[in-house]
Amino acid sequence: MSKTTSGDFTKTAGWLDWYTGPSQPRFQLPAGAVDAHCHVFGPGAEFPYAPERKYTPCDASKAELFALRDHLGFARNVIVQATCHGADNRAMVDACRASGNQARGVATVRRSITDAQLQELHDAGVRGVRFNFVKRLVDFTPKEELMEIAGRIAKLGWHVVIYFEAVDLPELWDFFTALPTTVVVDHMGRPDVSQPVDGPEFALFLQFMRQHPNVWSKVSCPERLSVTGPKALDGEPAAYRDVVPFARRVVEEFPDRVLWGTDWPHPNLKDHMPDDGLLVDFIPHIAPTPELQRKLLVDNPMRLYWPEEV
Ligand SMILES: O=C(O)c1cc(C(=O)O)oc(=O)c1
Repeated sequence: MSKTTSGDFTKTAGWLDWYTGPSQPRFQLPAGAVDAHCHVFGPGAEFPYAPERKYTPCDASKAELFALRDHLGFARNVIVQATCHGADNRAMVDACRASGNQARGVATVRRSITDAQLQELHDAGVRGVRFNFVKRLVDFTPKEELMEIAGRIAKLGWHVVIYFEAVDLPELWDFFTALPTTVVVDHMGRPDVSQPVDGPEFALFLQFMRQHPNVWSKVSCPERLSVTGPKALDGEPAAYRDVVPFARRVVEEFPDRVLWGTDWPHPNLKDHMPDDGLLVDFIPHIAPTPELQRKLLVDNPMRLYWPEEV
């Protein structure tokens, strides 16, 4: 049955709902594993979607996120502000507050935010801001405004999460490398995985990480990056094989600067919705040893989001 969008909202035409009844992963996550990239959507009746949004999703509540966390075997979440909520962080903040210190947040803020409001976000568990350069998701924000925000949040010990397409990295390079904080790249900077892993496009991304020790990467979203699959559906134990060489290269070269997340509820997928249990089974293909798995899923996210517990 199709999922709903509550309140005065209608889902974007062709919207794919998140997968109901995900399988039990075969891969057992290490104790204390963090799902370091996921979202909540609304519910729209309680937390309305932003007027400037580029899509209207089905609702995906905090209760549903926490149920998925428990089912898959994660201990904690990092909830990233989704663009359909603009700079209205209430749904994400509400989820962080309700988590009992088991969730941290990454917010979207405008330069008009006050220091008191930043402190309020911090108290709720927010530890980063997201700068989005994917044109189908957001309108352009001037770089000087973003740099001003980065300077302010640096003082709180927060980091900047950046989302961009691989083809745009050359143009954004100078801005990214001038950021004064830890910088976390969403989804490996969206490589075109039909190109060779040793090709010039991915080489530039690896060089970006190599030259800048403050840059981290989420090795997430194979379901979004894959061209040839196979899909994480119908019990497939080795899904998205075309993405594996890219993610594995990043994990093996930068084991202390990688994060992994489900990306649930997977906004804007066009082809299929993955079974999140099978998505977890992708992890040992890109982080083949227990040590790499522990760094990716526990040590790294804990150092970035719960440093007081490390
Ligand atoms: O590629 C996307 O469509 C996408 C969108 C969002 C968002 O709308 O925030 O977040 C993601 O991580 C990925």
